[in-house]
Amino acid sequence: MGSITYLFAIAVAAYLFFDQRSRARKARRFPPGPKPLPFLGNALQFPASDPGEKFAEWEKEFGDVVGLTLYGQKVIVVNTYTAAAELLEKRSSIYSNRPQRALFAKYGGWDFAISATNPGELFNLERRFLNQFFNTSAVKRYFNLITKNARRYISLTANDPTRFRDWNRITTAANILSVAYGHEVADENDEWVERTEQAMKSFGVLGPPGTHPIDIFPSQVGYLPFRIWGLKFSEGMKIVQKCAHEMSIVPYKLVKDQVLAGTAVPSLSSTLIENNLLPDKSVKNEKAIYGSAAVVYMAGADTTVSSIDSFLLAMLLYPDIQKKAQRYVDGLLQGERLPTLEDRDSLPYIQAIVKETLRWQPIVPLGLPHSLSQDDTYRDYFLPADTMVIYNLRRLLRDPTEYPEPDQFKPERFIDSDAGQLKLRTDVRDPEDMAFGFGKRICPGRHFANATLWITFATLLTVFDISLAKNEAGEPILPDLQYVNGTVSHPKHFQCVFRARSEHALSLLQSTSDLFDALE
Ligand code: HEM
Repeated sequence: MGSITYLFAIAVAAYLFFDQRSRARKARRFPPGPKPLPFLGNALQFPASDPGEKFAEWEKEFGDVVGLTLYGQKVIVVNTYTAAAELLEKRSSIYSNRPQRALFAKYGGWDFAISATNPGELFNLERRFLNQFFNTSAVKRYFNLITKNARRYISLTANDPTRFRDWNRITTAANILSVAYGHEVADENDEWVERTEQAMKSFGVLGPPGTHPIDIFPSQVGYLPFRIWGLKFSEGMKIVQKCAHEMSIVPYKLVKDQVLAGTAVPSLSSTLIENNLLPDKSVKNEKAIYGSAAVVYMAGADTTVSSIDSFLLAMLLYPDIQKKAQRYVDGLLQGERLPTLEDRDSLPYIQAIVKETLRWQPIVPLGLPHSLSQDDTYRDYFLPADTMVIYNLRRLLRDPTEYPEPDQFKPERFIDSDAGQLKLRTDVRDPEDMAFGFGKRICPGRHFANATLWITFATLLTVFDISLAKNEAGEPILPDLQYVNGTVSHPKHFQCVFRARSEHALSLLQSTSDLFDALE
Protein backbone atom coordinates (compact mmCIF):
# COMPACT_ATOMS: atom_id res chain seq x y z
CA MET A 1 0.00 0.00 0.00
CA GLY A 2 2.82 2.29 1.02
CA SER A 3 4.71 1.70 -2.26
CA ILE A 4 1.53 2.32 -4.34
CA THR A 5 1.08 5.67 -2.59
CA TYR A 6 4.74 6.38 -3.19
CA LEU A 7 4.49 5.55 -6.91
CA PHE A 8 1.32 7.62 -7.20
CA ALA A 9 3.03 10.61 -5.57
CA ILE A 10 5.97 10.29 -8.01
CA ALA A 11 3.55 10.09 -10.97
CA VAL A 12 1.70 13.24 -9.81
CA ALA A 13 4.97 15.10 -9.22
CA ALA A 14 6.26 14.04 -12.66
CA TYR A 15 2.99 15.11 -14.29
CA LEU A 16 3.09 18.52 -12.57
CA PHE A 17 6.74 18.99 -13.50
CA PHE A 18 6.23 18.19 -17.21
CA ASP A 19 2.95 20.09 -17.39
CA GLN A 20 4.61 23.17 -15.95
CA ARG A 21 7.57 22.81 -18.36
CA SER A 22 5.28 22.35 -21.33
CA ARG A 23 3.24 25.42 -20.29
CA ALA A 24 6.43 27.42 -19.82
CA ARG A 25 7.64 26.25 -23.24
CA LYS A 26 4.29 27.13 -24.78
CA ALA A 27 4.41 30.54 -23.13
CA ARG A 28 7.76 31.21 -24.84
CA ARG A 29 5.77 31.26 -28.09
CA PHE A 30 5.36 34.63 -29.77
CA PRO A 31 1.82 35.09 -31.20
CA PRO A 32 1.44 33.47 -34.63
CA GLY A 33 1.63 35.52 -37.80
CA PRO A 34 2.80 35.46 -41.41
CA LYS A 35 6.15 33.80 -42.03
CA PRO A 36 8.99 36.33 -41.68
CA LEU A 37 12.02 36.61 -44.01
CA PRO A 38 15.53 36.68 -42.55
CA PHE A 39 16.50 40.18 -41.36
CA LEU A 40 13.54 41.94 -43.07
CA GLY A 41 10.99 39.95 -41.08
CA ASN A 42 7.50 40.85 -42.35
CA ALA A 43 8.58 44.29 -43.63
CA LEU A 44 7.70 43.47 -47.23
CA GLN A 45 4.25 42.13 -46.29
CA PHE A 46 3.50 45.03 -43.96
CA PRO A 47 0.97 47.23 -45.74
CA ALA A 48 2.45 50.67 -46.39
CA SER A 49 -0.84 52.46 -47.04
CA ASP A 50 -4.21 50.84 -46.24
CA PRO A 51 -3.44 48.14 -43.67
CA GLY A 52 -7.09 47.26 -42.96
CA GLU A 53 -7.48 44.53 -45.57
CA LYS A 54 -4.17 42.82 -44.82
CA PHE A 55 -4.85 42.91 -41.08
CA ALA A 56 -8.29 41.34 -41.65
CA GLU A 57 -6.69 38.54 -43.72
CA TRP A 58 -4.11 37.88 -41.00
CA GLU A 59 -6.76 37.96 -38.29
CA LYS A 60 -8.74 35.23 -40.10
CA GLU A 61 -5.65 33.06 -40.39
CA PHE A 62 -3.88 33.69 -37.07
CA GLY A 63 -6.47 34.99 -34.60
CA ASP A 64 -7.11 38.30 -32.89
CA VAL A 65 -3.52 38.83 -31.73
CA VAL A 66 -1.12 38.60 -34.69
CA GLY A 67 2.68 38.48 -34.26
CA LEU A 68 5.03 40.16 -36.74
CA THR A 69 8.69 41.16 -36.95
CA LEU A 70 9.94 44.31 -38.68
CA TYR A 71 13.73 44.35 -39.08
CA GLY A 72 14.08 42.44 -35.83
CA GLN A 73 11.50 44.57 -33.98
CA LYS A 74 8.72 42.40 -32.53
CA VAL A 75 5.23 43.71 -33.20
CA ILE A 76 1.75 42.51 -32.24
CA VAL A 77 -1.43 43.68 -33.93
CA VAL A 78 -4.42 43.52 -31.57
CA ASN A 79 -7.81 43.16 -33.27
CA THR A 80 -10.37 42.91 -30.44
CA TYR A 81 -11.46 45.26 -27.70
CA THR A 82 -11.07 42.44 -25.11
CA ALA A 83 -7.37 41.95 -25.88
CA ALA A 84 -6.69 45.69 -26.25
CA ALA A 85 -8.39 46.49 -22.92
CA GLU A 86 -6.64 43.61 -21.14
CA LEU A 87 -3.19 44.65 -22.30
CA LEU A 88 -3.30 48.44 -22.72
CA GLU A 89 -5.79 49.28 -19.99
CA LYS A 90 -5.47 46.66 -17.24
CA ARG A 91 -1.73 46.19 -17.70
CA SER A 92 -1.16 49.85 -18.48
CA SER A 93 1.78 50.00 -16.03
CA ILE A 94 3.94 48.00 -18.47
CA TYR A 95 2.21 48.70 -21.81
CA SER A 96 2.57 52.50 -21.93
CA ASN A 97 5.94 53.08 -23.54
CA ARG A 98 6.11 54.34 -27.10
CA PRO A 99 8.24 52.57 -29.71
CA GLN A 100 11.34 54.74 -29.89
CA ARG A 101 11.69 56.82 -33.04
CA ALA A 102 15.18 58.25 -32.86
CA LEU A 103 14.73 59.93 -36.23
CA PHE A 104 11.80 62.01 -34.98
CA ALA A 105 12.69 62.54 -31.33
CA LYS A 106 16.48 62.66 -31.08
CA TYR A 107 17.63 63.66 -34.58
CA GLY A 108 14.52 65.61 -35.61
CA GLY A 109 14.53 67.63 -32.36
CA TRP A 110 11.00 66.63 -31.24
CA ASP A 111 12.06 64.97 -27.97
CA PHE A 112 9.86 67.43 -26.01
CA ALA A 113 6.66 65.94 -27.52
CA ILE A 114 4.79 63.77 -25.03
CA SER A 115 3.80 61.38 -27.81
CA ALA A 116 7.50 60.50 -28.17
CA THR A 117 8.38 60.13 -24.47
CA ASN A 118 8.16 57.11 -22.20
CA PRO A 119 6.62 57.29 -18.73
CA GLY A 120 9.11 59.13 -16.55
CA GLU A 121 9.63 62.64 -15.21
CA LEU A 122 8.92 64.60 -18.43
CA PHE A 123 5.95 62.39 -19.36
CA ASN A 124 4.39 62.69 -15.90
CA LEU A 125 4.79 66.47 -15.85
CA GLU A 126 3.33 66.93 -19.34
CA ARG A 127 0.38 64.61 -18.61
CA ARG A 128 -0.24 66.52 -15.38
CA PHE A 129 -0.14 69.88 -17.17
CA LEU A 130 -2.43 68.68 -19.97
CA ASN A 131 -4.86 67.17 -17.50
CA GLN A 132 -4.96 70.42 -15.54
CA PHE A 133 -6.22 72.25 -18.66
CA PHE A 134 -8.28 69.53 -20.36
CA ASN A 135 -10.03 67.55 -17.62
CA THR A 136 -13.85 67.35 -17.71
CA SER A 137 -14.45 70.40 -15.59
CA ALA A 138 -11.49 72.46 -16.91
CA VAL A 139 -12.80 72.28 -20.50
CA LYS A 140 -15.98 74.09 -19.42
CA ARG A 141 -14.02 77.32 -19.37
CA TYR A 142 -13.48 76.91 -23.15
CA PHE A 143 -17.16 76.41 -23.99
CA ASN A 144 -17.60 80.03 -25.09
CA LEU A 145 -14.50 79.94 -27.23
CA ILE A 146 -15.48 76.63 -28.87
CA THR A 147 -19.01 77.92 -29.54
CA LYS A 148 -17.68 81.13 -31.01
CA ASN A 149 -15.36 79.29 -33.38
CA ALA A 150 -18.07 76.79 -34.42
CA ARG A 151 -20.26 79.76 -35.40
CA ARG A 152 -17.36 81.42 -37.17
CA TYR A 153 -16.81 78.23 -39.21
CA ILE A 154 -20.48 78.12 -40.19
CA SER A 155 -20.61 81.83 -40.93
CA LEU A 156 -17.54 81.61 -43.19
CA THR A 157 -19.09 78.57 -44.90
CA ALA A 158 -22.34 80.46 -45.48
CA ASN A 159 -20.34 83.23 -47.18
CA ASP A 160 -18.09 80.97 -49.26
CA PRO A 161 -19.34 77.37 -49.21
CA THR A 162 -16.75 76.12 -51.73
CA ARG A 163 -14.05 76.52 -49.10
CA PHE A 164 -15.84 74.71 -46.28
CA ARG A 165 -12.84 72.50 -45.56
CA ASP A 166 -10.47 75.47 -45.26
CA TRP A 167 -12.84 77.16 -42.81
CA ASN A 168 -12.94 74.00 -40.72
CA ARG A 169 -9.14 73.87 -40.56
CA ILE A 170 -8.72 77.54 -39.69
CA THR A 171 -11.38 77.73 -36.99
CA THR A 172 -10.19 74.49 -35.36
CA ALA A 173 -6.68 75.93 -35.31
CA ALA A 174 -8.11 79.12 -33.79
CA ASN A 175 -9.57 77.13 -30.88
CA ILE A 176 -6.39 75.34 -30.11
CA LEU A 177 -3.94 78.21 -30.57
CA SER A 178 -6.08 80.31 -28.28
CA VAL A 179 -6.09 77.66 -25.55
CA ALA A 180 -2.38 76.86 -25.91
CA TYR A 181 -0.93 80.37 -26.36
CA GLY A 182 -3.73 82.94 -26.12
CA HIS A 183 -3.12 83.61 -29.80
CA GLU A 184 -6.12 84.99 -31.71
CA VAL A 185 -6.26 83.76 -35.31
CA ALA A 186 -7.26 86.85 -37.27
CA ASP A 187 -7.60 85.47 -40.79
CA GLU A 188 -6.71 82.63 -43.10
CA ASN A 189 -3.14 83.87 -43.63
CA ASP A 190 -2.33 83.63 -39.97
CA GLU A 191 1.40 83.05 -39.55
CA TRP A 192 0.91 80.63 -36.61
CA VAL A 193 -1.46 78.42 -38.56
CA GLU A 194 0.93 78.35 -41.51
CA ARG A 195 3.86 77.54 -39.27
CA THR A 196 2.10 74.57 -37.71
CA GLU A 197 0.91 73.27 -41.04
CA GLN A 198 4.43 73.43 -42.37
CA ALA A 199 5.52 71.35 -39.37
CA MET A 200 2.89 68.69 -40.09
CA LYS A 201 4.00 68.52 -43.73
CA SER A 202 7.68 68.31 -42.80
CA PHE A 203 7.13 64.89 -41.17
CA GLY A 204 6.76 63.28 -44.63
CA VAL A 205 10.55 62.92 -44.85
CA LEU A 206 10.59 60.60 -41.80
CA GLY A 207 8.69 57.86 -43.67
CA PRO A 208 6.65 55.15 -41.92
CA PRO A 209 7.78 54.71 -38.28
CA GLY A 210 10.61 52.28 -37.79
CA THR A 211 11.61 51.91 -41.44
CA HIS A 212 14.53 54.33 -41.81
CA PRO A 213 17.98 52.88 -40.94
CA ILE A 214 18.36 55.63 -38.29
CA ASP A 215 15.22 54.29 -36.55
CA ILE A 216 16.38 50.69 -36.91
CA PHE A 217 20.03 51.16 -35.85
CA PRO A 218 20.08 54.52 -34.04
CA SER A 219 23.31 54.02 -32.15
CA GLN A 220 25.18 52.58 -35.16
CA VAL A 221 24.19 55.03 -37.92
CA GLY A 222 22.47 57.94 -36.16
CA TYR A 223 25.68 59.93 -35.75
CA LEU A 224 26.49 59.82 -39.50
CA PRO A 225 25.82 63.04 -41.45
CA PHE A 226 22.29 63.16 -42.94
CA ARG A 227 23.88 63.75 -46.38
CA ILE A 228 24.74 60.09 -46.77
CA TRP A 229 20.99 59.31 -47.07
CA GLY A 230 20.61 61.75 -49.96
CA LEU A 231 20.23 65.49 -50.41
CA LYS A 232 16.41 65.38 -50.23
CA PHE A 233 16.53 63.61 -46.88
CA SER A 234 19.19 65.89 -45.50
CA GLU A 235 17.29 69.05 -46.53
CA GLY A 236 14.01 67.56 -45.24
CA MET A 237 15.57 66.82 -41.84
CA LYS A 238 16.79 70.41 -41.54
CA ILE A 239 13.18 71.54 -41.99
CA VAL A 240 11.96 69.04 -39.38
CA GLN A 241 14.51 70.48 -36.90
CA LYS A 242 13.64 74.08 -37.77
CA CYS A 243 9.92 73.34 -37.30
CA ALA A 244 10.58 71.66 -33.94
CA HIS A 245 12.23 74.88 -32.75
CA GLU A 246 9.57 77.17 -34.22
CA MET A 247 6.73 75.11 -32.77
CA SER A 248 8.11 74.92 -29.25
CA ILE A 249 10.74 77.45 -28.13
CA VAL A 250 9.66 80.36 -30.36
CA PRO A 251 6.01 80.65 -29.17
CA TYR A 252 7.05 79.80 -25.61
CA LYS A 253 9.57 82.69 -25.51
CA LEU A 254 7.00 85.06 -26.93
CA VAL A 255 4.47 84.19 -24.24
CA LYS A 256 7.15 84.33 -21.54
CA ASP A 257 8.02 87.89 -22.61
CA GLN A 258 4.33 88.78 -22.51
CA VAL A 259 4.01 87.30 -19.00
CA LEU A 260 6.99 89.32 -17.81
CA ALA A 261 5.58 92.46 -19.41
CA GLY A 262 2.15 91.78 -17.88
CA THR A 263 0.46 91.65 -21.33
CA ALA A 264 -0.15 87.91 -21.71
CA VAL A 265 -3.65 86.72 -22.65
CA PRO A 266 -4.49 83.85 -20.24
CA SER A 267 -3.62 80.48 -21.80
CA LEU A 268 -2.10 77.12 -20.97
CA SER A 269 1.40 78.53 -21.63
CA SER A 270 0.97 81.78 -19.73
CA THR A 271 -0.58 80.07 -16.69
CA LEU A 272 2.14 77.42 -16.53
CA ILE A 273 4.88 80.04 -16.95
CA GLU A 274 3.37 82.14 -14.14
CA ASN A 275 3.03 79.10 -11.88
CA ASN A 276 6.64 78.05 -12.47
CA LEU A 277 8.30 81.47 -12.46
CA LEU A 278 11.30 81.77 -10.13
CA PRO A 279 12.44 85.01 -8.42
CA ASP A 280 15.32 85.39 -10.95
CA LYS A 281 12.72 85.36 -13.80
CA SER A 282 13.81 81.93 -15.01
CA VAL A 283 11.12 79.24 -15.35
CA LYS A 284 11.07 75.76 -13.81
CA ASN A 285 10.01 72.81 -16.01
CA GLU A 286 10.46 74.79 -19.23
CA LYS A 287 10.69 71.76 -21.50
CA ALA A 288 7.47 70.26 -20.14
CA ILE A 289 5.70 73.61 -20.59
CA TYR A 290 6.66 74.23 -24.20
CA GLY A 291 6.29 70.50 -24.96
CA SER A 292 2.70 70.41 -23.63
CA ALA A 293 1.66 73.50 -25.57
CA ALA A 294 3.25 72.39 -28.86
CA VAL A 295 1.74 68.92 -28.75
CA VAL A 296 -1.78 70.22 -28.14
CA TYR A 297 -1.86 71.67 -31.63
CA MET A 298 -0.07 68.75 -33.27
CA ALA A 299 -2.41 66.17 -31.74
CA GLY A 300 -5.63 68.12 -31.51
CA ALA A 301 -6.13 70.01 -34.74
CA ASP A 302 -5.95 67.40 -37.48
CA THR A 303 -8.03 64.86 -35.57
CA THR A 304 -10.87 67.29 -34.88
CA VAL A 305 -10.87 68.62 -38.47
CA SER A 306 -11.13 65.12 -39.90
CA SER A 307 -13.98 64.13 -37.54
CA ILE A 308 -15.99 67.20 -38.61
CA ASP A 309 -15.47 66.31 -42.28
CA SER A 310 -16.59 62.73 -41.56
CA PHE A 311 -19.78 64.08 -39.98
CA LEU A 312 -20.50 66.06 -43.18
CA LEU A 313 -20.04 62.88 -45.21
CA ALA A 314 -22.51 61.06 -42.96
CA MET A 315 -25.07 63.84 -43.38
CA LEU A 316 -24.68 63.65 -47.18
CA LEU A 317 -25.17 59.90 -47.27
CA TYR A 318 -27.86 59.60 -44.58
CA PRO A 319 -30.34 62.45 -45.20
CA ASP A 320 -33.01 60.77 -43.03
CA ILE A 321 -30.71 60.90 -40.03
CA GLN A 322 -29.99 64.56 -40.78
CA LYS A 323 -33.75 65.31 -40.85
CA LYS A 324 -34.33 63.38 -37.65
CA ALA A 325 -31.49 65.22 -35.87
CA GLN A 326 -32.90 68.55 -37.08
CA ARG A 327 -36.33 67.67 -35.66
CA TYR A 328 -34.76 67.18 -32.22
CA VAL A 329 -32.74 70.39 -32.48
CA ASP A 330 -35.75 72.41 -33.68
CA GLY A 331 -37.93 70.88 -30.95
CA LEU A 332 -35.62 72.34 -28.34
CA LEU A 333 -34.56 75.64 -29.94
CA GLN A 334 -37.85 76.43 -31.71
CA GLY A 335 -35.87 78.27 -34.40
CA GLU A 336 -35.34 81.09 -31.92
CA ARG A 337 -31.70 80.70 -31.04
CA LEU A 338 -28.51 78.78 -31.85
CA PRO A 339 -27.43 75.86 -29.65
CA THR A 340 -24.92 76.19 -26.81
CA LEU A 341 -23.04 73.50 -24.93
CA GLU A 342 -25.52 73.84 -22.06
CA ASP A 343 -28.01 72.09 -24.39
CA ARG A 344 -25.89 68.93 -24.63
CA ASP A 345 -27.86 66.88 -22.11
CA SER A 346 -31.16 67.90 -23.69
CA LEU A 347 -30.07 66.64 -27.11
CA PRO A 348 -28.85 63.06 -26.62
CA TYR A 349 -29.42 62.29 -30.31
CA ILE A 350 -26.60 64.72 -31.20
CA GLN A 351 -24.42 63.04 -28.59
CA ALA A 352 -25.19 59.72 -30.28
CA ILE A 353 -24.17 61.28 -33.62
CA VAL A 354 -20.80 62.31 -32.11
CA LYS A 355 -20.24 58.72 -30.92
CA GLU A 356 -21.31 57.25 -34.23
CA THR A 357 -19.04 59.64 -36.19
CA LEU A 358 -16.04 58.57 -34.10
CA ARG A 359 -16.99 54.91 -34.64
CA TRP A 360 -18.03 54.97 -38.30
CA GLN A 361 -14.84 56.57 -39.63
CA PRO A 362 -12.02 56.01 -37.12
CA ILE A 363 -9.73 58.83 -38.10
CA VAL A 364 -6.75 57.42 -36.17
CA PRO A 365 -7.23 54.00 -37.78
CA LEU A 366 -4.34 52.22 -36.02
CA GLY A 367 -4.29 54.32 -32.86
CA LEU A 368 -0.81 55.34 -31.75
CA PRO A 369 1.42 52.33 -31.07
CA HIS A 370 2.42 51.50 -27.51
CA SER A 371 5.35 49.34 -26.46
CA LEU A 372 6.14 47.02 -23.59
CA SER A 373 8.55 48.11 -20.88
CA GLN A 374 9.18 44.55 -19.60
CA ASP A 375 8.59 40.90 -20.58
CA ASP A 376 5.01 39.68 -20.22
CA THR A 377 2.87 36.64 -20.95
CA TYR A 378 -0.63 36.87 -22.39
CA ARG A 379 -2.74 33.75 -22.92
CA ASP A 380 -0.08 31.22 -23.98
CA TYR A 381 2.12 33.86 -25.53
CA PHE A 382 5.40 35.29 -24.43
CA LEU A 383 5.79 38.99 -25.28
CA PRO A 384 9.34 40.28 -24.79
CA ALA A 385 10.11 43.81 -23.54
CA ASP A 386 10.08 46.41 -26.34
CA THR A 387 7.42 44.56 -28.35
CA MET A 388 5.44 47.18 -30.27
CA VAL A 389 1.67 46.97 -29.74
CA ILE A 390 -0.53 48.22 -32.58
CA TYR A 391 -4.23 48.30 -31.72
CA ASN A 392 -6.26 48.07 -34.90
CA LEU A 393 -8.74 50.76 -33.95
CA ARG A 394 -10.67 50.58 -37.19
CA ARG A 395 -11.33 46.89 -36.57
CA LEU A 396 -12.27 47.46 -32.92
CA LEU A 397 -14.73 50.20 -33.79
CA ARG A 398 -16.26 48.19 -36.61
CA ASP A 399 -16.60 44.92 -34.73
CA PRO A 400 -19.96 43.47 -35.89
CA THR A 401 -20.48 41.66 -32.58
CA GLU A 402 -20.46 45.02 -30.78
CA TYR A 403 -22.00 47.07 -33.59
CA PRO A 404 -24.23 45.13 -36.01
CA GLU A 405 -24.00 46.40 -39.62
CA PRO A 406 -20.83 48.25 -38.70
CA ASP A 407 -20.46 50.01 -42.07
CA GLN A 408 -23.80 51.78 -41.63
CA PHE A 409 -24.04 55.16 -39.91
CA LYS A 410 -26.66 54.51 -37.22
CA PRO A 411 -26.72 56.82 -34.17
CA GLU A 412 -29.78 54.82 -33.02
CA ARG A 413 -27.46 52.08 -31.77
CA PHE A 414 -26.64 54.34 -28.81
CA ILE A 415 -30.17 55.53 -28.09
CA ASP A 416 -32.95 54.22 -25.86
CA SER A 417 -36.36 55.79 -25.82
CA ASP A 418 -37.93 55.53 -22.44
CA ALA A 419 -41.60 56.63 -22.44
CA GLY A 420 -40.87 58.77 -25.49
CA GLN A 421 -37.83 60.35 -23.78
CA LEU A 422 -34.53 59.75 -25.58
CA LYS A 423 -31.54 58.77 -23.52
CA LEU A 424 -28.10 57.31 -24.21
CA ARG A 425 -27.86 53.55 -23.80
CA THR A 426 -25.42 52.26 -21.23
CA ASP A 427 -25.43 48.63 -22.41
CA VAL A 428 -23.64 49.27 -25.73
CA ARG A 429 -19.88 49.74 -25.76
CA ASP A 430 -19.14 53.46 -25.99
CA PRO A 431 -16.84 54.12 -29.00
CA GLU A 432 -15.24 56.87 -26.93
CA ASP A 433 -13.75 54.06 -24.78
CA MET A 434 -11.58 53.16 -27.79
CA ALA A 435 -11.42 56.06 -30.26
CA PHE A 436 -9.23 58.04 -27.85
CA GLY A 437 -6.82 55.22 -27.06
CA PHE A 438 -6.08 53.37 -23.84
CA GLY A 439 -4.59 53.39 -20.36
CA LYS A 440 -1.98 55.91 -19.29
CA ARG A 441 -1.78 57.12 -22.88
CA ILE A 442 -5.46 57.88 -23.35
CA CYS A 443 -5.97 61.10 -25.32
CA PRO A 444 -5.81 64.00 -22.83
CA GLY A 445 -7.88 66.17 -25.22
CA ARG A 446 -10.92 63.86 -25.41
CA HIS A 447 -13.33 66.08 -23.42
CA PHE A 448 -12.31 69.13 -25.42
CA ALA A 449 -12.71 67.17 -28.68
CA ASN A 450 -16.15 65.88 -27.66
CA ALA A 451 -17.39 69.38 -26.82
CA THR A 452 -16.00 70.80 -30.08
CA LEU A 453 -17.65 68.10 -32.18
CA TRP A 454 -20.99 68.39 -30.38
CA ILE A 455 -21.36 72.16 -30.72
CA THR A 456 -20.14 72.12 -34.34
CA PHE A 457 -22.57 69.36 -35.36
CA ALA A 458 -25.52 70.91 -33.49
CA THR A 459 -24.90 74.36 -35.01
CA LEU A 460 -24.45 73.00 -38.53
CA LEU A 461 -27.75 71.11 -38.22
CA THR A 462 -29.52 74.22 -36.90
CA VAL A 463 -28.34 76.49 -39.69
CA PHE A 464 -27.98 74.35 -42.82
CA ASP A 465 -29.56 71.63 -44.85
CA ILE A 466 -26.52 69.70 -46.04
CA SER A 467 -26.93 67.90 -49.35
CA LEU A 468 -25.10 66.29 -52.25
CA ALA A 469 -23.73 68.46 -55.05
CA LYS A 470 -24.98 67.66 -58.55
CA ASN A 471 -23.07 67.19 -61.78
CA GLU A 472 -23.88 68.95 -65.06
CA ALA A 473 -26.53 66.35 -65.87
CA GLY A 474 -28.23 67.15 -62.57
CA GLU A 475 -27.28 63.81 -61.00
CA PRO A 476 -26.13 63.76 -57.37
CA ILE A 477 -22.38 63.30 -56.87
CA LEU A 478 -21.93 60.54 -54.30
CA PRO A 479 -18.76 60.77 -52.20
CA ASP A 480 -16.68 57.59 -52.47
CA LEU A 481 -15.69 57.51 -48.79
CA GLN A 482 -12.03 57.20 -49.65
CA TYR A 483 -9.65 58.45 -46.98
CA VAL A 484 -6.03 59.56 -47.32
CA ASN A 485 -4.24 57.27 -44.92
CA GLY A 486 -1.76 58.46 -42.37
CA THR A 487 -1.52 58.46 -38.58
CA VAL A 488 -4.60 60.68 -38.89
CA SER A 489 -6.64 59.89 -41.99
CA HIS A 490 -8.70 62.49 -43.87
CA PRO A 491 -11.52 62.11 -46.39
CA LYS A 492 -10.35 62.68 -49.95
CA HIS A 493 -11.89 65.58 -51.88
CA PHE A 494 -15.70 65.74 -51.62
CA GLN A 495 -18.34 68.33 -52.36
CA CYS A 496 -21.18 69.52 -50.21
CA VAL A 497 -24.09 71.92 -50.71
CA PHE A 498 -25.02 74.07 -47.72
CA ARG A 499 -28.47 75.67 -47.92
CA ALA A 500 -29.51 77.98 -45.09
CA ARG A 501 -32.63 76.53 -43.46
CA SER A 502 -34.13 79.96 -42.89
CA GLU A 503 -33.26 83.62 -43.15
CA HIS A 504 -33.69 83.78 -39.42
CA ALA A 505 -31.03 81.07 -38.82
CA LEU A 506 -28.60 83.08 -40.94
CA SER A 507 -29.45 86.30 -39.18
CA LEU A 508 -28.73 84.59 -35.84
CA LEU A 509 -25.28 83.79 -37.17
CA GLN A 510 -24.83 87.29 -38.49
CA SER A 511 -25.64 88.77 -35.12
CA THR A 512 -23.03 86.43 -33.72
CA SER A 513 -20.39 89.13 -33.55
CA ASP A 514 -22.38 90.78 -30.74
CA LEU A 515 -22.90 87.36 -29.29
CA PHE A 516 -19.14 86.71 -29.38
CA ASP A 517 -18.67 89.71 -27.12
CA ALA A 518 -21.38 88.43 -24.82
CA LEU A 519 -19.76 85.02 -24.81
CA GLU A 520 -16.30 86.24 -23.94
C1 HEM B 1 -11.65 63.77 -32.48
C2 HEM B 1 -10.55 64.19 -31.93
C3 HEM B 1 -9.46 63.33 -31.37
C4 HEM B 1 -9.22 61.97 -31.50
C5 HEM B 1 -10.05 60.94 -32.26
C6 HEM B 1 -8.00 61.69 -30.76
C7 HEM B 1 -7.46 60.41 -30.63
C8 HEM B 1 -6.26 60.15 -29.99
C9 HEM B 1 -5.65 58.85 -29.91
C10 HEM B 1 -6.22 57.56 -30.49
C11 HEM B 1 -4.49 58.99 -29.22
C12 HEM B 1 -3.49 57.88 -28.87
C13 HEM B 1 -3.76 57.33 -27.48
C14 HEM B 1 -2.92 56.11 -27.17
O1 HEM B 1 -1.70 56.14 -27.37
O2 HEM B 1 -3.49 55.06 -26.76
C15 HEM B 1 -4.35 60.38 -28.86
C16 HEM B 1 -3.27 60.91 -28.17
C17 HEM B 1 -3.15 62.24 -27.87
N1 HEM B 1 -4.09 63.23 -28.06
FE1 HEM B 1 -5.87 63.04 -29.03
N2 HEM B 1 -7.53 62.85 -30.19
C18 HEM B 1 -8.38 63.87 -30.54
C19 HEM B 1 -8.29 65.19 -30.16
C20 HEM B 1 -7.31 65.71 -29.35
C21 HEM B 1 -7.28 67.07 -28.85
C22 HEM B 1 -8.35 68.14 -29.13
C23 HEM B 1 -6.13 67.20 -28.13
C24 HEM B 1 -5.58 68.38 -27.36
C25 HEM B 1 -6.23 69.22 -26.74
C26 HEM B 1 -5.43 65.92 -28.16
C27 HEM B 1 -4.22 65.65 -27.56
C28 HEM B 1 -3.58 64.42 -27.57
C29 HEM B 1 -2.24 64.18 -27.04
C30 HEM B 1 -1.33 65.24 -26.39
C31 HEM B 1 -1.97 62.82 -27.22
C32 HEM B 1 -0.68 62.07 -26.86
C33 HEM B 1 -0.82 61.45 -25.49
C34 HEM B 1 0.38 60.60 -25.09
O3 HEM B 1 1.20 60.25 -25.93
O4 HEM B 1 0.48 60.26 -23.89
N3 HEM B 1 -6.19 65.04 -28.90
N4 HEM B 1 -5.45 61.08 -29.31
